[in-house]
Amino acid sequence: MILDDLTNVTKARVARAKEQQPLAELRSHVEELDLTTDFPFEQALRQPQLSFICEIKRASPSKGDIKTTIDVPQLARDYAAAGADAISVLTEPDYFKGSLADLEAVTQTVSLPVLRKDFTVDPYMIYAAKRAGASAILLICAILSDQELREFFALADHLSLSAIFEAHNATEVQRAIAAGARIIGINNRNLKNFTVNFDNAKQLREAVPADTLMIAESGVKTAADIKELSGLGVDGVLVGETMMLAPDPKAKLQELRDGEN
Ligand SMILES: O=C(O)c1ccccc1NCC(=O)[C@H](O)[C@H](O)COP(=O)(O)O
Repeated sequence: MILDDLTNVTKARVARAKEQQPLAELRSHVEELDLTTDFPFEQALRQPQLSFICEIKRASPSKGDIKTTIDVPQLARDYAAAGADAISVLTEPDYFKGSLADLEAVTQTVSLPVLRKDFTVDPYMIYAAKRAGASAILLICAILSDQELREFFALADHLSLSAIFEAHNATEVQRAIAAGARIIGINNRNLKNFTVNFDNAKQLREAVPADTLMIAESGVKTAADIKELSGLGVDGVLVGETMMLAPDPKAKLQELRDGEN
């Protein structure tokens, strides 16, 4: 399955990164940063209206190349001007053609909270996210043990990073809750066959406690999609390909927002 491949290539990449810069060295740089923030990513989700997390994603396993030649700082400015509440950056290089440099380009250009969207399999990646200026990381329940979920979340918290626990089914939602999740992302993309079905978010809505922030991920294309998802009472939506391919991000985001009303 694709998640196994992504996990394996990511572990190998982290091992190579540690040869270039050992964990102790990276950690000491990070510990010099101001680690007290007010979790701006969570704040962006805690507002009465639906929050939009616009994603920078050059390519993906399901779609292949989406838009590989992009001016990342300009796109970040476009998303900010369009009214995005947060930005997600795919940093995985092998399947998504992303990088930490993309993430840094965003955090250095706009003041919006930024999610490092990657296949977190090692604490090293959490330190690297913090050093690059991220406000949040992704913890995918399907690739992490219960102990890893708890340990990685504790580290993220220590570094003042929010964590999105990504779940695809009720068991994963329960595991996220047991690990203390404050944000749960329901991915509507089936990672075995890449089909997208909002029924996933619908069926799991009740399983997510009212005091836990919930994000619906993947497959958002139209105002009608937003109407359907906002009707579930989700706090935020993560929109990738649609925003990447929009000739006018501001007009597209407005069109989507209109679906909420
Ligand atoms: O997008 C994929 O093909 C994919 C495949 C395997 C694991 C993760 C994948 N995508 C990561 C994401 O979660 C999406 O980029 C994100 O939810 C936005 O999705 P979309 O709006 O459909 O681009």
